[in-house]
Amino acid sequence: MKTIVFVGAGSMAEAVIAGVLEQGAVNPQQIFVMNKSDDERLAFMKNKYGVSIVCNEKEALKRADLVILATKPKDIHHAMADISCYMADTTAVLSVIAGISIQTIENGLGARPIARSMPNTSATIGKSASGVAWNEAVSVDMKTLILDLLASIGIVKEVEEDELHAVTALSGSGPAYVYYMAEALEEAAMDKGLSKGVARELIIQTIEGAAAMLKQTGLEPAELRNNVTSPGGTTEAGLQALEKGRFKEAIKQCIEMAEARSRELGRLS
Ligand SMILES: NC(=O)C1=CN([C@@H]2O[C@H](COP(=O)(O)OP(=O)(O)OC[C@H]3O[C@@H](n4cnc5c(N)ncnc54)[C@H](O)[C@@H]3O)[C@@H](O)[C@H]2O)C=CC1
Ligand SMILES: O=C(O)[C@@H]1CCC=N1
Repeated sequence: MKTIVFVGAGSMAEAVIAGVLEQGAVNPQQIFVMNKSDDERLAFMKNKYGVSIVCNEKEALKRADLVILATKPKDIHHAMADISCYMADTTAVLSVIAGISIQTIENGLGARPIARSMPNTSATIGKSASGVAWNEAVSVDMKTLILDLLASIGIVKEVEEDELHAVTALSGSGPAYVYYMAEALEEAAMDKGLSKGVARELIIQTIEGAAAMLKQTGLEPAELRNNVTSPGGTTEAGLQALEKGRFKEAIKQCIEMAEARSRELGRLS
């Protein structure tokens, strides 16, 4: 039975823990969590998920098969300095931290098997869209374990390490863009007199239905859009407003900025 230690017990660690436990990929006895100083947070994780709190860092890290790094990028150097002396040379590392390179982790924790991934918060319900890259030290068995772990919280794509910046911009941050659109749709619907509850349900189903159409029909997004758009109809009128607001340009700029920020986080750390 593999032992997994989470370094960082924030929202992303929780999303991954909730997802892997929900899917039965690992059991709570395999999971240990530690953070910087927030004992209340660790107690919450213990009570909610049945995972163990790391009381003795030395013991927990020495026995770990996999250490999952889940701090903010700015905290990773301190975290690595705290844990590196306790980790066995063979212990593998999986990072979920935006921007931080495998090389930076090697510098902090020594040459060892290292995977760098980018999940998203939909991991909580087994619907993450994750990317992952590795160094050459990751064994076939460890790759299988990590891929199984990531697959248990959603879909996972193996990519080149450099592409993880784009993955971060697209699907790491992506849920926030969709929630932002949902906020805007809801506000607009309420301006038009719909109740919040009715608007919310219609929006959720519309997003879910459109996503399922993309998945199940395999048609291009533009074709599906055209199928909705009757000449001279309502959709055309609505889309004209989006074009006038330079919607596509705004989305492209959004990905551009997020990708650039991911690279910057790597440089700043
Ligand atoms: N929130 C999201 O949607 C996603 C976040 N990520 C990445 O996950 C990472 C964590 O993000 P969140 O969970 O949102 O942050 P958070 O702030 O909720 O959690 C960070 C955790 O790290 C702990 N920590 C800080 N310094 C530490 C140290 N020296 N030793 C041990 N623990 C330490 C904190 O106590 C806290 O529990 C970030 O690097 C982010 O880039 C990745 C994908 C999606
Ligand atoms: O905003 C962030 O930096 C993190 C990485 C991807 C999603 N949240």
